[in-house]
Amino acid sequence: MSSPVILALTAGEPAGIGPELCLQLAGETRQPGIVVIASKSLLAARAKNLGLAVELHDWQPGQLPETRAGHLSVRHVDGCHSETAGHVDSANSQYVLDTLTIAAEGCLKGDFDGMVTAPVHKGVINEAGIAFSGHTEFLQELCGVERVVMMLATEELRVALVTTHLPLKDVPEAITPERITQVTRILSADLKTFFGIEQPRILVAGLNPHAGEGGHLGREEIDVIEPTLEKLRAEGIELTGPLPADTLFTPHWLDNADAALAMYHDQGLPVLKFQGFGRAVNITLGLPIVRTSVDHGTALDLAGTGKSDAGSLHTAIRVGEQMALCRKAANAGEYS
Ligand SMILES: NC(=O)c1ccc[n+]([C@@H]2O[C@H](COP(=O)([O-])OP(=O)(O)OC[C@H]3O[C@@H](n4cnc5c(N)ncnc54)[C@H](O)[C@@H]3O)[C@@H](O)[C@H]2O)c1
Ligand SMILES: N[C@H](C(=O)O)[C@H](O)COP(=O)(O)O
Repeated sequence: MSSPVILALTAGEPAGIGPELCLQLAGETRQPGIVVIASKSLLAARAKNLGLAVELHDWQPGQLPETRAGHLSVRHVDGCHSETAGHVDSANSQYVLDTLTIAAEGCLKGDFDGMVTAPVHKGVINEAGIAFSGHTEFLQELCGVERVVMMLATEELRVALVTTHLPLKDVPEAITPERITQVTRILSADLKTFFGIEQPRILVAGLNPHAGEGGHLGREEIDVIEPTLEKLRAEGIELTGPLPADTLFTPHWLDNADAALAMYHDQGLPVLKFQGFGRAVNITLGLPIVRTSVDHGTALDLAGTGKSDAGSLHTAIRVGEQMALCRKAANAGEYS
């Protein structure tokens, strides 16, 4: 029998809902094994505030994590200076990044089969003087890979992005043949590896209104996107587009596709979140490790109330486990 999957779960921004979502998991027995990467005293304080009876156990590499209801394995991380729900403190920023580094390095070393992330607050990390645009870019750099892909998914819809956390004014310049090529190849390959889709069918959005209206509303489709898609089709990747983004997300196209590729964050993610906010997963494709995340942010307005919904965290864990099993199977095949 293969060894059980162990996922690292980073608790995210201390003032946000991440710590309590981690504690909520301990309410019932769970599969796979979860190790929360966080300050133990932060978790204990939040559990006390919420009246949750959770016994926290120190975890060491090589140990099987607790799966019993009422128990949670924790890899303690120092440096959490303030623990008040709803009030961010930039002094916690290095601690937050340390939790990500510990989880990712644990995955690279084989202590964990994947990592799941609760939300961080990008603004407060930057206020500490640390340039940070998101987990996606942070993990890309930490893992030393040239390109990764952000994809959010529900049971019904997958939306991947050519560009991620960029100011809108910088997007057109970032839509290059090289970036489109790298992103599309990663998306197509990982849909095969992790989602069992033999020949992924990908819809590609244009950048401009009406996909440029034949060049009258912008030329990126004619000059950059279409010629790049043509080369990728010659590699055997099944691509439709560039399509006007406003009608791409309709059943006419989506019913015969496996994923949509949007050119920028707010072209694709509002559609996905309108369709499935609270039960979607955010996946980083193209990494040497498995990483999934919740679809929501720190929800400072809800932190400490115990009213946050753990639906997306459950999806992130379930998809993270499936991806970890696919990777284990692929590795076993490679070396057998
Ligand atoms: N994975 C991540 O790390 C991640 C993802 C998105 C946003 N963020 C960060 O979160 C911060 C706040 O972002 P925002 O306000 O745009 O989005 P948000 O998702 O935190 O909040 C949007 C709304 O959804 C509600 N909400 C969010 N999660 C919920 C849950 N689990 N249960 C019930 N209601 C929930 C909030 O109360 C709020 O009303 C920003 O700094 C942003 O960068 C982080
Ligand atoms: N773009 C994501 C979303 O809207 O859900 C979110 O900001 C998280 O991104 P990272 O996983 O890169 O932190």
